[in-house]
Amino acid sequence: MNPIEPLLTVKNLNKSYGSTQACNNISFNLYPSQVLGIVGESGSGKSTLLKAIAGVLPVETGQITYLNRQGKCLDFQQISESYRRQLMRTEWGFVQQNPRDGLRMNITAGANIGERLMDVGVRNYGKIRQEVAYWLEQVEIDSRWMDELPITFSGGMQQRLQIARVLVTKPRLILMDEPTGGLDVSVQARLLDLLRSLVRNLHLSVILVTHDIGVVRLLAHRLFVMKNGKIVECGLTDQVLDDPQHPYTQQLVSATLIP
Ligand SMILES: Nc1ncnc2c1ncn2[C@@H]1O[C@H](COP(=O)(O)OP(=O)(O)OP(=O)(O)O)[C@@H](O)[C@H]1O
Repeated sequence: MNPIEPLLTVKNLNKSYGSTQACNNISFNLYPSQVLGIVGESGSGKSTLLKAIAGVLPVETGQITYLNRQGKCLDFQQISESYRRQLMRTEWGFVQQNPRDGLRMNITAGANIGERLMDVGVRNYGKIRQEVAYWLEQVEIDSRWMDELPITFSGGMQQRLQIARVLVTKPRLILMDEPTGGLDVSVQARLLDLLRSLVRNLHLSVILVTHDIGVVRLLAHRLFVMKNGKIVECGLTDQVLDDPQHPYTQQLVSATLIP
């Protein structure tokens, strides 16, 4: 039997801004259906790492390889920009912290989801409406909102709409940057429950960046702790959080225990 191959491999990734080394020699594998949480204080390099993986930021050195739907291993430094963009529309998804960055606010909720389907070649209007209604239902938005502008939605609804927009093309890998940041605590809890069931039911592979230990405890199978651009601790989420070895992780965990 062949061992399971990683979906994504990051090797010795480095990224600096001037003299600030935001990502310092980062290496890891992400396996299919796995949720990898990345935690760390503000400025530890989490968002830079996510953007570098997504190809939004150029990296200085290092290698990112991805096993595509056809089972081909792609070196991200070698693929064309247009193919990278195509992958981002089809096999990958990016859920931004601020849903306004991930949505188009001047077109309807239905069009926000539908245009992603059109991007991948779906042309039948009836089929698009049907898919839009399905994905709105998946993220607990009543389909009567389909023809409304997202600007009229609450923050929690906008975030759920962004998630529906990402999921409609059935991506295999989702990058999430603080998906529950900026939301009220009760809205956060509902969104987390929703994300947890979507991740399980759709067997998604996810890289989840957050500063919130509660979020990773609920969603992530594995956890990295970042400090000053480096991974200082990694392991199974419960193991890392229940028995932190690095003083920085101990500090992060104990800070969340203070009521
Ligand atoms: N565009 C930029 N230009 C210069 N320095 C930057 C830029 N973006 C990030 N940095 C610096 O790189 C380091 C890592 O920042 P990054 O945003 O990746 O951290 P983070 O852990 O995601 O923080 P946050 O949780 O606040 O988003 C920080 O020292 C930050 O000041």
